[in-house]
Amino acid sequence: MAHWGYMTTNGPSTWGKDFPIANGERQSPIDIVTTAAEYDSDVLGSNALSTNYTPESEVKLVNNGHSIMCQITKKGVLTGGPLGKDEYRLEQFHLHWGAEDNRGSEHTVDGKMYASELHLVHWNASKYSSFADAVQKPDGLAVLGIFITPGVACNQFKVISDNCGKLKTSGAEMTVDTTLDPTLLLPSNTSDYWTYLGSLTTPPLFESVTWIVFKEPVEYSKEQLLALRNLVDSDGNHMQDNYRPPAALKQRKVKKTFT
Ligand SMILES: CC[C@H](CNC(=O)c1ccc(S(N)(=O)=O)cc1)c1ccc2[nH]ccc2c1
Ligand SMILES: [Zn+2]
Repeated sequence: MAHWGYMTTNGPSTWGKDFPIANGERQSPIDIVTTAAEYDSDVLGSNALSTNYTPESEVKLVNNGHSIMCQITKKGVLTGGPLGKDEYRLEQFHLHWGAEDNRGSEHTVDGKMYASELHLVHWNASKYSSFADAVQKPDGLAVLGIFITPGVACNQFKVISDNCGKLKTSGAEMTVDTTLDPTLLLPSNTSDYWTYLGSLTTPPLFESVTWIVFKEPVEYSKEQLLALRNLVDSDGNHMQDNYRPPAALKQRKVKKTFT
């Protein structure tokens, strides 16, 4: 099996061959049609979404061939909102981006694509014993989606963007001796978001993700975005346009926490 990727020969339009769930009922990403999203006060009212992350004392970065990923070692928890009382543990975060600022996010908002999208990946530690155990369960994972737009530099992201040059090739790993607080990667407004039931956006495309996509984008500088585009993927090409285009909404409703 030719390894999946984002080129014409192995990109999203070919994934259905090896991963038939690509045409499933709850695939991600989606285009968020803001007027069709349903305001759901109890998602907001009863228990607001809450994060309780412990800052990483060192930063473990991996170029996994299709993104740059930061492996989390501390016990960070996400709960509330659509997750109810279940506690989801932060496992890793990674990004998707374009070759240019006009594209790169996976979710779109009324057809608008952002320059990049940051994903904080969590697994349901209230119900399952590990990420690997949770990754195929319908309520196994929760991913926070944060839109990235060009602007001022994001200080907390510097530890990643400043080290992309040392993670050029696929499989490269490094540990940076500095702290990182995942809370500081979130937008200032974490009350306003869309949420829906979806999937992993890369093979194996498991339909196990409760998506929470924040309305407010976060700014990264041009240099920080350029650093991502200089990474090299598992085929030795520049790692760019590593985003899956929106999948069909099918019988799903998107909920929103704001009017
Ligand atoms: C099953 C897939 C998984 C590797 N992939 C992921 O973890 C992953 C996570 C988030 C997203 S996104 N873009 O939707 O946020 C996409 C993929 C994976 C692969 C091999 C494994 N062996 C043991 C556990 C395990 C997990
Ligand atoms: Zn992702």
